[in-house]
Amino acid sequence: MKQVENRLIVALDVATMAEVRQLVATLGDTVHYYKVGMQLFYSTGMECLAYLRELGKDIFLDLKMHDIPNTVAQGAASLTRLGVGMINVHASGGAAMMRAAAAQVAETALNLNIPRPKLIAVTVLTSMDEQEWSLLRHSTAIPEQVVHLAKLAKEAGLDGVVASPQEAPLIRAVCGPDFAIITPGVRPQGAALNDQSRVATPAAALRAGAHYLVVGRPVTAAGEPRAAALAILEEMRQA
Ligand SMILES: O=C(O)c1cc(=O)[nH]c(=O)n1[C@@H]1O[C@H](COP(=O)(O)O)[C@@H](O)[C@H]1O
Repeated sequence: MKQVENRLIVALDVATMAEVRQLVATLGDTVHYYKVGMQLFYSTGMECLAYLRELGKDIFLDLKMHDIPNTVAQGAASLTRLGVGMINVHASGGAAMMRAAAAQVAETALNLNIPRPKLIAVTVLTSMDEQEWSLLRHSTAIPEQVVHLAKLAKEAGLDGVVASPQEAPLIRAVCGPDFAIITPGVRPQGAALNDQSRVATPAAALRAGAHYLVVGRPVTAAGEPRAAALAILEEMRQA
């Protein structure tokens, strides 16, 4: 199992390179793995990837693709060419879409002779609670749907899923020890929930079987981001 430092992914949900530079400099060697999502990538594009790569940081490019199979597969091929460590799609885009994406990622990496990025499926967003879920008129409860989507993702050849820590034990039981479970919705005791619903503490997320913890605002919006990250890492170590 990897060291805890390699299992904490900090979400760089900011809009400018100035904010990125300041946060990454403040966090220094404490954080090895960063998530670049829509807010940052749509505003800074390749510049933020180049910056993080130059510093030797691992990158999860979180663009949550969701479209017809060919469009997502070609999008995934384009993201593979960027040389990041992890990319993702929405599992609700369907099994055919996920299979097409997995095939394109593998083929593109092979042709370019570069490492294949981990291809991950988002199951049910961690912001979703039962009330909001019921408005979508699914006939299954959230945990069952998460496990179902995780099974579909595994069968389609994906490397893992994004889910809440609350569903991690169920996914682990069904998908086995090698299927990656990435959990946002991580909140240290007493931290603001913001828009997250299905949450757990860093220690609980690890004990539940998460491989990677995605943490944004509890670190990036903290008065002292480095101290906040160190406290989370210490809690992970204890767990
Ligand atoms: O795919 C994701 O990373 C993701 C999936 C999910 O279900 N929930 C979720 O919060 N995320 C991302 O994880 C990060 C969580 O950030 P904080 O709520 O600030 O810790 C954000 O960048 C979200 O976009």
